[in-house]
Amino acid sequence: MIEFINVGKTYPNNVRALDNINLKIEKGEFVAIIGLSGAGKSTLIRCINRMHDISEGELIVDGVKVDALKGKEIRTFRQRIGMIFQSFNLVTRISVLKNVLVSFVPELPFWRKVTGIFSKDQKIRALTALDKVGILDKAYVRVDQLSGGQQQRVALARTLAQQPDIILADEPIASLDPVTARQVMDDFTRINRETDMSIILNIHHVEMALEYAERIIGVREGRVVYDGKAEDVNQDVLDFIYNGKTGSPEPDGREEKYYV
Ligand SMILES: Nc1ncnc2c1ncn2[C@@H]1O[C@H](COP(=O)(O)OP(=O)(O)OP(=O)(O)O)[C@@H](O)[C@H]1O
Repeated sequence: MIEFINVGKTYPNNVRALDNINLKIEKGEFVAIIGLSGAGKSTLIRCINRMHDISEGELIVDGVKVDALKGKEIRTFRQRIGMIFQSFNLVTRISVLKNVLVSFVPELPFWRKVTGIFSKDQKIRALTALDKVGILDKAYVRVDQLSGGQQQRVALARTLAQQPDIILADEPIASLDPVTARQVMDDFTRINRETDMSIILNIHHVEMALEYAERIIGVREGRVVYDGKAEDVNQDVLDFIYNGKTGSPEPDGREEKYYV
């Protein structure tokens, strides 16, 4: 379980990116974080694997107090959390298979990763992960010969091979066309169902978020302003997340509705 307790984050330039976040995300959940650009979605996701430090509060992942980890503990902890980026973060001039194998040796220097000798078991795990995302036939192709969608699937396979408990995805479909984006979202859904890994992604495509995720967390100005089932998100909720107001005021004249 991931638990945020009164978490705040202020960047060194004094931007208050997260303010008093309280959240619990259970194992196996599929959660989409939505909100305007600059709302704090990326910061929220990146605090979970300590890419960013929180400024106050507590962040606990499967019993580990993330904000208290130091040095090597952080690297060991990160092995349990897969991260997918909009820009794929692959080494494009080596093969698909090597990119996936790299997930087994995150601490080696780059040259050792590229020339590294891997065990049969590691190769089988990497090939199995490629099969899971439907690109086993590309295993020996150089990454720079693949389309954007295929590259994102390599990134997903690399994360899967790592066998994490949680997958964080920061705008995973932002640079993909609608058809490919859907294939990648289908991959996330299948992985979530088959493996019980938690999937937490932040996403600008609201309709995709509502279609694929079970739970929606709406963030505005660093605060969680909606937290509920995707099927309960209507236009009022979206207006509230994105504009801070709803189209239909409460009967007592209040403009704002509170969803959390
Ligand atoms: N490294 C940083 N240093 C200083 N300020 C930052 C940093 N990263 C983000 N911010 C600021 O923190 C706030 C939240 O940013 P964040 O990237 O988390 O938002 P977001 O909702 O993910 O936006 P987008 O959808 O555009 O990616 C913004 O005001 C942003 O300018």
